[in-house]
Amino acid sequence: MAAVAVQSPHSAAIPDRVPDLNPTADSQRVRIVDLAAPEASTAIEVSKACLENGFFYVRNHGVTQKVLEDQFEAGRKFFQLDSQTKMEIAASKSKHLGVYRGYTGMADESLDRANQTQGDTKEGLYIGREVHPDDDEAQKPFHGPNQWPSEELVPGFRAAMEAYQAAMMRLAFQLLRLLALALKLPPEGLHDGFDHAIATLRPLHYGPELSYPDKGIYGCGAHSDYGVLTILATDANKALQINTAGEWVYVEPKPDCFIINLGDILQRWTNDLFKSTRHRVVSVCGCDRYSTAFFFEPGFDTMISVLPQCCSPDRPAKYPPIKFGNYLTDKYAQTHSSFEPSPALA
Ligand SMILES: O=C(O)CCC(=O)C(=O)O
Ligand SMILES: [Fe+2]
Repeated sequence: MAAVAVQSPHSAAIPDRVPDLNPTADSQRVRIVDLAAPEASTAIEVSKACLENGFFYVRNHGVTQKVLEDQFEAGRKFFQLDSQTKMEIAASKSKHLGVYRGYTGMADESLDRANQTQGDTKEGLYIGREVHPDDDEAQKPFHGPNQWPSEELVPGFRAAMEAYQAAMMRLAFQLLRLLALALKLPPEGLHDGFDHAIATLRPLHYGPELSYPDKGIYGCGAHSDYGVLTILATDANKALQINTAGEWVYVEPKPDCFIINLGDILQRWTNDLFKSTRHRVVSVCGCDRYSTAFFFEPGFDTMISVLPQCCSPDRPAKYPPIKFGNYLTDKYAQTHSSFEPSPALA
């Protein structure tokens, strides 16, 4: 993660009163996994992290600084556009195609409706795997073309995002191997349902509004992610917290590392052995913050049945098989005010 290079110019402006001083100030409970180490030992570290809280950093991940920074730079330029221009590619406008790609405005999303008094103080852009509208695959919900800002408005935006997306795909498959090894499966033992992975890139911009957990105001409300794993890059502003051992603790940005976390479908797949941990964004810098999440998920038609390796007579399968696409649709509908299931799912 390019902690220094992508720091917001306003980040030095720490307000006098910061909300929520309480959470443990460091992230000692989050392991650092060195991807340059031999795969067998790396898999052991990954397995410990997955059993503990499902969050870990990865170092020596192979994504170049240029690819990472170009992506952040492109995202910043996009979010600087005025709201009306951004709304021209609103995610809600892609619904008729059965996809949900494009811009979501400030407060569109409330990831923790029970505890939030207003929507997340963030805006974002959903970018999925590009599928041509004439392609058979485009008939499936969540599959289709992206909505891009025009090249005149944000030169190089699409190229920067596609280069980053490709780098994320490579890293995600490397992590999938490690997860398989961590489960004592062959290295490609989890790959089957991922030929048509739903892989979504989401640059995010948090406004300078401070979060007040006691008033239900958050950068991003507490939630767990939906898929198998998330690869997160953030700028240097500390804001992400995870709930581990009953406490909210910061996962601090670390230079040269991505933050990885496991999602709900992996927890379900592993019969609750691997943890999908709730996390939230508490904005305390009073400045703009940028992060980019990459959500790596199985294919739409992939059936997720609890892995036999995670069951025993004492620990029978807790969940029936489920088609991933149906599960994902439900999750979006619960958290996005502008999302409606496509006709294909209604
Ligand atoms: O911005 C962050 O640090 C976290 C974002 C996040 O958790 C999400 O988009 O799912
Ligand atoms: Fe998340």
